[in-house]
Amino acid sequence: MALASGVRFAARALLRPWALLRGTTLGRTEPAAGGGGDGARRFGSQRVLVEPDAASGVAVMKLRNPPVNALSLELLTELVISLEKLENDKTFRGVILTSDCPRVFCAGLDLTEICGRNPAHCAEYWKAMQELWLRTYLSSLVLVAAINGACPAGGCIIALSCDCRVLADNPKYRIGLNETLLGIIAPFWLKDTYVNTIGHRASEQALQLGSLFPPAEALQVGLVDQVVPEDQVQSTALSEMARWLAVPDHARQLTKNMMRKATADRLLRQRDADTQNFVSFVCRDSIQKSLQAYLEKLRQRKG
Ligand SMILES: CCCCC/C=C\C/C=C\C/C=C/C(=O)SCCNC(=O)CCNC(=O)[C@H](O)C(C)(C)COP(=O)(O)OP(=O)(O)OC[C@H]1O[C@@H](n2cnc3c(N)ncnc32)[C@H](O)[C@@H]1OP(=O)(O)O
Repeated sequence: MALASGVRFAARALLRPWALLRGTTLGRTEPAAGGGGDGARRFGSQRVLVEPDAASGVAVMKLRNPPVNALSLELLTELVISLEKLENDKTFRGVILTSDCPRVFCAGLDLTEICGRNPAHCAEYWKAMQELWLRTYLSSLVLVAAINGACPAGGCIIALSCDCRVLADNPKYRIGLNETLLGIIAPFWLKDTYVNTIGHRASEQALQLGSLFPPAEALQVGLVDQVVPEDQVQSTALSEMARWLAVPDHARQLTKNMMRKATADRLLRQRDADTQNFVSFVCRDSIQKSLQAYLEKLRQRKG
């Protein structure tokens, strides 16, 4: 499914060389764990490990930005590049998105990217977040989220952008858009994605309360599609992938586009305004104070 040329252009303009080169091994391949035949060679970058299996047409894409897969500018950029590489390789039809960090799928925005940062950096950062959402939400590939850890806020939006979600049955692995608890709010396109998944009333309540759902409640509200024992998340994600890949790609892609285009177009039509809204909102003194306090609280938790 071709993204609007504007998005492709934005992606290329965004993917500045330094972001690609800083500590990454983009393009370098290494044998996947356990060897394997042709097409089993890993590739990716420092923060995203891609384990492709050409025989099945399925790749596993692991977030590897310890300790909590916070969405740094580099991680956002590398995720977009890795996804684009798989989309451009017609060998692949599906991607399982999971975490290489223990206990956490993705901790959401890297708050150090917006706390104490200048407006220009916040704008660049938010464009990268928009780009990742557009890439995943509109992807021609089948995306299955194998959620093997905590999945708050920005992590939840990545999972929601996938076609389906499998969550490990661990009460510590909570999922949801908890922005209000940090004193911020989810932008309209996160709200739209939530509403498209769990409905308006459930979203209205969960967004205002900043609800983080434990697995049983996440399943009940429809935020995830399956809850399984932790050691069955990856195998269940593979089985779910097989179910989706049994459908002819073209018909599935056209249907996905029919379901999601209006939501994505709403952001595409006002992408600059959304960026300006984000920057003016997060750069307010009151919001900066709130985010700094939240980060401090996180850091003290270990004390
Ligand atoms: C109208 C205009 C719209 C305006 C829009 C404004 C903003 C955008 C809105 C929405 C988009 C998305 C927003 C977000 O994603 S905000 C971030 C939300 N994330 C969270 O609330 C999660 C916070 N983290 C945790 O709860 C826990 O860390 C964890 C994920 C449950 C893991 O717990 P664990 O005990 O395993 O680890 P620690 O807590 O000890 O953390 C280890 C280490 O990482 C640091 N850290 C954790 N999370 C983040 C983060 N999100 N960003 C940066 N750093 C993070 C933590 O401080 C520790 O650091 P240390 O230095 O102490 O090792």
